[in-house]
Amino acid sequence: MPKIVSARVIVTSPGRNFVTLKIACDDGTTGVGDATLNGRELAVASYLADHVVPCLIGRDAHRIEDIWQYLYKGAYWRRGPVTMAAIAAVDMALWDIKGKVAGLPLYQLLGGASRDGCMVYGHANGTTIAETIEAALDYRRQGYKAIRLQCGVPGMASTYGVSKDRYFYEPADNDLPTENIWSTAKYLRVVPELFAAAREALGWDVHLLHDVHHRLTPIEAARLGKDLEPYRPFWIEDATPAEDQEAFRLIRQHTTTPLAVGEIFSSVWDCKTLIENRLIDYIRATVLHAGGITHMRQIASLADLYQIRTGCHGATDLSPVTMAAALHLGLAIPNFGIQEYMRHTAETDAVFPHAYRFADGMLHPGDAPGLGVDIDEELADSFPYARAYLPVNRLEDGTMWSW
Ligand SMILES: O=C(O)[C@@H](O)[C@@H](O)[C@H](O)[C@H](O)CO
Ligand SMILES: [Mg+2]
Repeated sequence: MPKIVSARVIVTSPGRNFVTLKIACDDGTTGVGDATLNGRELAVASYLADHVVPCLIGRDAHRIEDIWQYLYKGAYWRRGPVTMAAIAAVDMALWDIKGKVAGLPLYQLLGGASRDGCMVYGHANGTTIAETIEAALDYRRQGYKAIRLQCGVPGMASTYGVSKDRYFYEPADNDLPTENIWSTAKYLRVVPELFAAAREALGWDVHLLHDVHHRLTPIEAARLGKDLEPYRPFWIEDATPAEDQEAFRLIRQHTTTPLAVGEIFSSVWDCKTLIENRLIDYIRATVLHAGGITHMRQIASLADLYQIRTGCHGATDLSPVTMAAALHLGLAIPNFGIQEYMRHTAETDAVFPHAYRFADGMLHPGDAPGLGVDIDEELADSFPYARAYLPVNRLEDGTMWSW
């Protein structure tokens, strides 16, 4: 059995910060796991290096479930984004090792392929509706079957999801939080116009998505859901702050627009009420933020009982290691819905060589043993950490709001 002999926490910043755990075994097998928590990276790096790695040395790398339970129950202070990202990194690395030892791509160990590939969605955005539509048409030309639409709001200097660079979106843009001003009234007027223009330009055989990004109250989210019904969105995401699970009951009473939530969830306990009451249609929890492949598979299985599908988060602040793990899981589970795919920069792709490939609107994880991704440690060490924060939002009167 492969015994863990070392584990290195690698903090690198090829254009943005990533935290990666690389575990090595006595037989020379290595595995990688993503531990990136955007804006709080060093907290997870320390949690791993100072509190988790000492407990891993000498353990049987094949005992994934036992190590998961040891790190979860043994911490005493359970759950939360830092703890669960650290556990996720260990879990991903151990599944990577198991696949390499077996000589199989991870999806084969998870039950084999349930589909030909994982449908992904691109990210059309622009400061105006016209610019956003233009970007969406470009994604269509690239073969995407699903496209997220985010556009600027007249009268607001900036808003979530609108990038200075048309195809690479990185919100963590400053070594102290950028302060944005937010107006719900102005926003609620624009989004229906955006979707009307998008259906006019793109037609109906493309899925259109939108990320509300936690910024509406439940009744405002219900209003938006109703206003968008004529345009049949694939989903509206994070319609209201997700910890208020009961709020989704109110939204559900007013609209049939599908609801997606969960990228900030760190365990099944964050979404159990939402799932068991069918208050959502897609669960967006991720391998990285929700405790790894082991726990994400548990969440997906619970969701499957209630005809809820996965729609895992896949922004640039989740490294190619998480993307690879998400694709292996997404290929195998019965209730895969869609996978978010924000392309990484060339610098990031060079640090994390990977087997997954895009074709015909889908990503496939490839058939390399394990996760099919690695980290080039020498190249990674050439990109030093640079503190970066996500923005914050204030209302026009200065009240702190969700970003
Ligand atoms: O759906 C999404 O991709 C967004 O919610 C993310 O861009 C999110 O803002 C970032 O991952 C935060 O770090
Ligand atoms: Mg989101």
